[in-house]
Amino acid sequence: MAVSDHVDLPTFIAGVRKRNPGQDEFVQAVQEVAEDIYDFIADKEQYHHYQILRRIAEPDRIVSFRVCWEDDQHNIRVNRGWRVQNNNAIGPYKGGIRFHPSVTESVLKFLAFEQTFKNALTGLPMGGGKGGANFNPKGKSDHEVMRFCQSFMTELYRHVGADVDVPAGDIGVGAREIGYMFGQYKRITNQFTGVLTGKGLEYGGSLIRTEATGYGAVYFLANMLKTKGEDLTGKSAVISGSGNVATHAAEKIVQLGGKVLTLSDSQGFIHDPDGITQDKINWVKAHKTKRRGRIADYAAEFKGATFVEGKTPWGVPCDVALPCATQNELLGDDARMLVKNGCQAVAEGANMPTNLEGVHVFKDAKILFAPGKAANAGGVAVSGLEMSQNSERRSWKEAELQQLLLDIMEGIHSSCVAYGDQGGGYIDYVKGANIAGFKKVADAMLAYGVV
Ligand SMILES: NC(=O)C1=CN([C@@H]2O[C@H](COP(=O)(O)OP(=O)(O)OC[C@H]3O[C@@H](n4cnc5c(N)ncnc54)[C@H](O)[C@@H]3O)[C@@H](O)[C@H]2O)C=CC1
Ligand SMILES: O=C(O)CCC(=O)C(=O)O
Repeated sequence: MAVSDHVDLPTFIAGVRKRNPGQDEFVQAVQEVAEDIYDFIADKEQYHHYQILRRIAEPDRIVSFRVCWEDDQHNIRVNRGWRVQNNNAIGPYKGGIRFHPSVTESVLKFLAFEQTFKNALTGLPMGGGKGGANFNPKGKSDHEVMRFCQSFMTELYRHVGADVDVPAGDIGVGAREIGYMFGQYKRITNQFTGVLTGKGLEYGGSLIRTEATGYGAVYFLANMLKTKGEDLTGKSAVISGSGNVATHAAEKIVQLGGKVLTLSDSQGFIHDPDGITQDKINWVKAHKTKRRGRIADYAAEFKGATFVEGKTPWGVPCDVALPCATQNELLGDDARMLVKNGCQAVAEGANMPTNLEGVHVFKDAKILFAPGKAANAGGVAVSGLEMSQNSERRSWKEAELQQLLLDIMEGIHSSCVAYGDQGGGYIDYVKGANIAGFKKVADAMLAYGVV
């Protein structure tokens, strides 16, 4: 037996921490998964012998590169870009690109690790990857963003491809940035292939990709509520973020009869006790994606709403909560406050928005709690469908895609129940998602032997 076989959980985590110094987000993500996987593999010798968890927690490769560009004042600017290719056991690497000043290798490694399990849960053949740069698109002109994206792709193009690694959007990367990057890839390679998803409909994008993450998260939430004989009608919802995921989650909550009370950005949150209606959501979408403004402006635009500076919205009493902004935005005390105020269900639209302490609070309280890798998988699922459409050189109809999204989210919910049912009516969705995602990737890795 190899020396490192069967180390206990604390020793395993200590090893991850030692091998990844200063990478707290990555260690956090691995720990959350390992806590569940350790129980699951306790009596499964093969997974130990082949060091499956240890191997998934070591990215296949990480590419780091200089991104040099010229701003509108002709200053030369230098940023750092990365692509983390975590695991391609079940399909080409797949996962978004994030442009935000907080991007580090640790953040991208945690995101690529999570993506590996999430993509497996969708049932589609996609491995896990993530990329990005410490570039802040806020306050930049369209031309500056274009020059940055072109420079980023000038390096990235040699590491990606329709059957190799297919990036998409994430924080700070939406339709505009995908367009600039796809155009540059096409120019350099002289190939029109499905190398990115989230593309515009004119050039190979899929219907409902834009809406899919937020809508999918609400479908997952509705599936959880259904296990208690409930639905979203009349339920109040607290949502963080005001970008792609948050606005589409809000839209679907409203469509299903709920009332959305909050949205936020990194400066604070707005509270609208009258409810954030579809018209108001449309205003937020335009404000964020066209005028590129701040959520604080909502309070000046709509009577009765207030802006609370420097705070997150978790203290506002609600029936359901959807953290849809960024990692570690919902901490232990926030979780305790939500539980105390009677929140019944939390669905993570963002990736790892709840810290480990918060996760434990929700688990201990036994409320319905869906981790991001399950709840926000609708986006990458429709990206997978975009890849299929690109391969066929066809565009599927909206009704078909809507149905597929509903089916995929229901399938993920069922997988979580299958592996997370703790008896007595309690489903540990974190455990269910971790085990179901792990098992698929692990079994593919076993089939390949030691590679
Ligand atoms: N776009 C997609 O399809 C998917 C996104 N996600 C995750 O959802 C989350 C949001 O992504 P998108 O909506 O796509 O990005 P986005 O760029 O459209 O919006 C991000 C939102 O988060 C807010 N934000 C960023 N940093 C913040 C901070 N430190 N504190 C508070 N608010 C902050 C921004 O102001 C903005 O409202 C991220 O965690 C992302 O990884 C997950 C699955 C798919
Ligand atoms: O659609 C994709 O490939 C990216 C989605 C993503 O980045 C995520 O699920 O976090």
